Formats: sequence, structure tokens, C-alpha cells
Amino acid sequence: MKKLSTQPKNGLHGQLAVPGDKSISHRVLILGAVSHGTTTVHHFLTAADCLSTLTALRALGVPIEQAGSTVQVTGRGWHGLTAAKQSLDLGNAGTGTRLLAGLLAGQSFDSTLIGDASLSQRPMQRVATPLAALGAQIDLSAGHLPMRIHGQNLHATHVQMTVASAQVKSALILAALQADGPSTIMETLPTRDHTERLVRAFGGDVQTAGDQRTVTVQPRPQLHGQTLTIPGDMSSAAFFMTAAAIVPHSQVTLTDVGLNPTRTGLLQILQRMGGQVTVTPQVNPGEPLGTVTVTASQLRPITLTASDIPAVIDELPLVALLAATANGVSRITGAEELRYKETDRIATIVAELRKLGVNITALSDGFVIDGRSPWHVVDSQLASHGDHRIGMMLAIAALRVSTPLQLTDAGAVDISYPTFFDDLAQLLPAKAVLA
Ligand SMILES: O=C(O)C1=C[C@@H](OP(=O)(O)O)[C@@H](O)[C@H](O)C1
Ligand SMILES: C=C(OP(=O)(O)O)C(=O)O
Repeated sequence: MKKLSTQPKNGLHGQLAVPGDKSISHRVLILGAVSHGTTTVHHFLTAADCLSTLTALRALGVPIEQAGSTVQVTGRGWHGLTAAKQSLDLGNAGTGTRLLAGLLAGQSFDSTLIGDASLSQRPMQRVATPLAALGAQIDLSAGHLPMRIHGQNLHATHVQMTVASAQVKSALILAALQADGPSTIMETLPTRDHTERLVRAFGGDVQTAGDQRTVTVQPRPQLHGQTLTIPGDMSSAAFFMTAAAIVPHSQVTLTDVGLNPTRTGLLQILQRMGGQVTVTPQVNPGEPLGTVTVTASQLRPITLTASDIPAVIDELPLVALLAATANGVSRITGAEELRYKETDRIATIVAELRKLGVNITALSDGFVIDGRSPWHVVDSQLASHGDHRIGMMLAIAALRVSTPLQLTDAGAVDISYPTFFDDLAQLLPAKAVLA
């Protein structure tokens, strides 16, 4: 049980560089593994999810050295991976699981992917079905893990995606890179494009065209190991941006944070809500990067629909929190995907914010929040439900409350942000920091 910090009288202040991007960290390991030569990664995210992917790749015969946040991958090429002796345990990592499904579908050996209780409840048919269009042979257990992948020669195809998911798209790209001709993948809505950018950086040819984003993948490129520095994770920085926006008298600056436009939904939402946000981009090859400063202000309500969701999917718990402080009714729809994350995030957001007296109602695909209702603590025992993003959102919510609150299963933050509580403490006055 962790004691959460209560509202700091003078707000949060300071400057922070958050750890490396989770999505990019997974992808760099995988692309480094199938490249020729060495890939050196700086500012790698050493959180449980990315370490699950790292461990899985080692079990597939890829030498990987890790010293703090610097990782060195010795590339084995597309044909140099070897069958793992045991099932690959991806722990809590949806991204690692789905991306590896795409990679392993085209290998010359069989693999089995397993995960923890949460990952074992998450839908995997969404990746198995479109991969089958390339000739992949994947067996699931009623649509879930364990996933048995029978490595095959894959065939070029055209795939129309049915779910807005960068994980599914990336699995398809990794499979299409091993196919016998060019493939095209059509998205329902644009999703994060880190895989596309990285494949190009490693020497491959993946092109994107059109509003509905058709991705064309040229097969069997020789990829070459790279040296790169991963930007700070927007999804981690988002906790402190939200804290700065909703805790009176705050001003917080996040440096070296990733500004890929497929990830910056929260910045636009904050601006639309009347938040005070200053963005200073820096010149950086590959992935956009910059500094963001957020200052506290009274927020307005917002309406979000399906097309707004992919660029803010992991920050929607924070959007709920922002809306809970706004001077009107916010409505978020088109976000059914939240039900398929580490927890059913619509259910866990609603259950936990209600403990603070927030006027929030669940919809099948989102929620309605009346920020005009005053908060009052109904239950001081908040629960992460084992979901890292819910736990961190609640720690930020606690900064709007003067009653001491506790958080169960706070260790869930290790999934994406092991130093979250230390970094938060840096922005708080010393006496506000609790054990
Ligand atoms: O591709 C990725 O790195 C991710 C894509 C998103 O999932 P979906 O593809 O399921 O939307 C996101 O929620 C996840 O945290 C990371
Ligand atoms: C949904 C998430 O991750 P994953 O799907 O990789 O488990 C997340 O980090 O919020």
C-alpha cells in the first residue's frame, strides 16, 4: 500500500527528462535483432515490458548487452534467429507479444508466446487473423494466449485492417518484410508510425500514402545496425503535463520528449481545453523531439470522437482526469479499445475516479464527465488494478486532494515507468514526499 502525496500548496515546479519511449524501445530491439551489425541504443526504457521483449529476443539467439539505459544488440539478420528452448514469456507486454507474432510468423521454426494473467485475457485474434492473410499459421486458445506460431514462408498481400491498432499494423509490417513481394496494409485510422520510421532508419523501404494511410512494404531488405537515442516517452511525460495543468500554481517543463504527431493527442487536447502549453521543437532525425512547458489554468470541457482516439489512446485515463477538473461536461466516445488494455480501462477509470467523488459515467465506448461537480473523497483506498497507467493517473489525481490517499499495487508502475514516484517527487516540495 503506497501513501500518495496530497495537494502541494504552491503546485508542482521544475524540469524533468522522462525515460525513453516504450513503443520505440520494443521496436528498436526487434529491428536490431534482424539487422546486420551492431545496434547501439541510448535512453532505452528499462521497464518490465521492454525487458520482456529483450529477454524473448535473447532466447531466440540474439546477443544483447544492457548497461543501464544503453543497450547493444548484435544483429543476426532475418535468417539468424534460432528456436527458443521454451515458451517465450512476454509478461504484461501487449506490444512485445503482437510485434513478435509478426516477426516469428515468417521464421523457419515454431514458437510459443505466453504472458501474465492480464496479457492472457487480451485479444490476440486481431493479430492472428490479418497475419493469416500473409500465410501465417497461428493457433490461439479461444482467441487468447498461449499463441503457437508455426513459422512459414509468407506471401505478399493486401490487408485491410479492421481495428485502429499500431500493434497489429506493426505485426503486419514485420511479417510483410519477410514476404515474397510488396504488400500493402490499409489502416482504419492513422496510428503511431514508429515502426515505419524505424524500418526506414535501418535501411528498409516502407512508404505511407493517403488519408486512410496505406502502408506499402518492400520485402526482404538488408537492414543495418544503427546507433540511436530514444526520445522521452510522451505517454510518461503526460502524467506531469496533466499534473501541471490541474494542480493550481504549477509550472512544469519536460525536456527531450518525443513529439511524433501520431502521439501528441494530449497536447492538442490540453490546448483545446484552454490549457497553457508551450512546445519548443528541436531538430532531430527520425523522431520529432522537443521541450514542453505546462502551466496550471482553469480548463474547459472537451468532446472527443473515434478519430481523436489513436493519438491519445494511452493518455485517456489522464483525459478523464483533466475533464474532471473542467468547468462543464466532457464526452469521450469511440474509445472502446480502452476495454482491451491491461485492464478494462473504462471500468477502472470510472471505478477509481468515483472514489474521489468525480461525476463520471461509463459508456460502452468511453465516458461522460461533469467537471463542475465538486470532488469529495468517498474511499481513500485507491487501486491500480495492476494497471500501470491507472496507478500513475491516480497518483496525479491525489495531487488535487488534501485528504491522504493510498494506492494498492503501486508496483504496477514498473511496467512502463519504474522511476515514476522518484520523478514525481522531484517536482514536489520536499515535505510533500511520502514513503
Ligand atoms: O504499438 C505500440 O507500441 C502501442 C500501440 C497501442 O496499442 P494498440 O495497438 O493495441 O492500440 C498502445 O496502446 C500501446 O501502449 C503501445
Ligand atoms: C496498452 C499498453 O501497453 P501494451 O499494449 O504494450 O501492454 C500501455 O502501455 O498502456
